Amino acid sequence: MTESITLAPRSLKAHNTVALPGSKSISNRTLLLAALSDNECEIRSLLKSDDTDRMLEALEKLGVPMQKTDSGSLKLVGQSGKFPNKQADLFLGNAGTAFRPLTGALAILGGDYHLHGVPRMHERPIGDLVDALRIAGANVDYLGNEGYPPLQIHDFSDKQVREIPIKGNVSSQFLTALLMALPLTGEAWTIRVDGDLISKPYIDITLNLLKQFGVNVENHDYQIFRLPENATYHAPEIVNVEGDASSASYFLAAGLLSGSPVRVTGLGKNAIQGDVAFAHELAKIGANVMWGDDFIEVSRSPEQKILPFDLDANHIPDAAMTLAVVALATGAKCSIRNIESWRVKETDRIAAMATELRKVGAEVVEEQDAIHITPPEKLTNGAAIDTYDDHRMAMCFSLVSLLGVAVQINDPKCTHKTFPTYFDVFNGLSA
Ligand SMILES: O=C(O)C1=C[C@@H](OP(=O)(O)O)[C@@H](O)[C@H](O)C1
Ligand SMILES: C=C(OP(=O)(O)O)C(=O)O
Repeated sequence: MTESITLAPRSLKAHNTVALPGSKSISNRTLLLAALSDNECEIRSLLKSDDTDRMLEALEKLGVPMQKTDSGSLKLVGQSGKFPNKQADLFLGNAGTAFRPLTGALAILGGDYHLHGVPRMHERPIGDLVDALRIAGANVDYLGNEGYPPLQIHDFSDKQVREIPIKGNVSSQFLTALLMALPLTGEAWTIRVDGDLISKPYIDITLNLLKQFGVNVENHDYQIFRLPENATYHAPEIVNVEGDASSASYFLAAGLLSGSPVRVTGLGKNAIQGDVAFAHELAKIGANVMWGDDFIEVSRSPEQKILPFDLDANHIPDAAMTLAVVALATGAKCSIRNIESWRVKETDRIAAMATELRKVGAEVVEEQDAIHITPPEKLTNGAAIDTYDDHRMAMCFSLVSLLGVAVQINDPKCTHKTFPTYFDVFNGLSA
């Protein structure tokens, strides 16, 4: 039987502060770049979750030495642009931020590598990345369906091509993978984005980290990227991983929905994660938002209603799921648009969101790339929410308990992908 957790209707303490876990996106990028650097790096506030565990296990199998320090940080010994082990079997779970960037780096370096994941990972596309890597000279075979993991990577045979097209309309992680892998060749490259690029702020995270690791990439309007020749990765002595901005969204939304101030710490006004823009969206619909150097705090004045919205959420695909549940508190139709990528994430998130929002009484219309949500006059009490092995489904729907009704979350342990302690932290906010 599936485990479940029931969340009683609740109000929150007069003030809450939540110390965020580290950013998944920054953690997994930092681990890979540190592993490929020509020096040692201490990583502080690294996320501890399934997705980062998969990256760490892979790097260990590839022969990267690492050690935990007494203070809880991780020291990694960079391998100067290559991996000691030229053969490995790597299980990468459902971690896109491990699977796509490791595919890029291993295909460009060459070797004998088997990359696989959970069944859902084998339904998440990777063809656009493999096509681009093949143009450069990578030898990659599909072991199951064409265009999807699992993959077998072989030796690299340089094709002397230095300009590569990449499609960016399915996942920005393909471009991220190329940006991180191509500097390993020591050659200058031009990457041309073919068509639309989605989820652009994640490319900013990649470029920011590449810069911190010594590689400056020219970005021409997210269409053309130029990588310098003779690039080598050199790690900062210490990297402090920001708190996860997508994980922050549940607590910031809790501040808006409950009215009681909720502060998240570990990131602030200079954050490099695009998902902090979620707080700007909350401000537009009634939140009071305070930005500090190391915190964001959201509250709502008692007389302020939560306003309906119609949003192009392409820039914040993960945090936008939180808005789908916030929509229940707006009293009118809300639309979230330009989110076709939801269909190829941990589950088909448009379909899953529609099904589960209907269980709490909402009227929902699905489009291929959008969702329209009309909240009911009265929410259903005690709805049993299925989570589809999608951490964000579980975390988003916990917020229903702030709207005056109980909610049951099935398989709450799916939050282990990015936030293993989520329900303890969420329950800790209650008055
Ligand atoms: O690069 C990243 O760290 C991520 C990019 C986004 O994916 P897409 O580019 O596939 O939208 C996001 O949804 C994912 O959680 C993390
Ligand atoms: C889409 C997500 O994950 P991944 O990094 O596996 O793509 C997510 O965390 O919402």
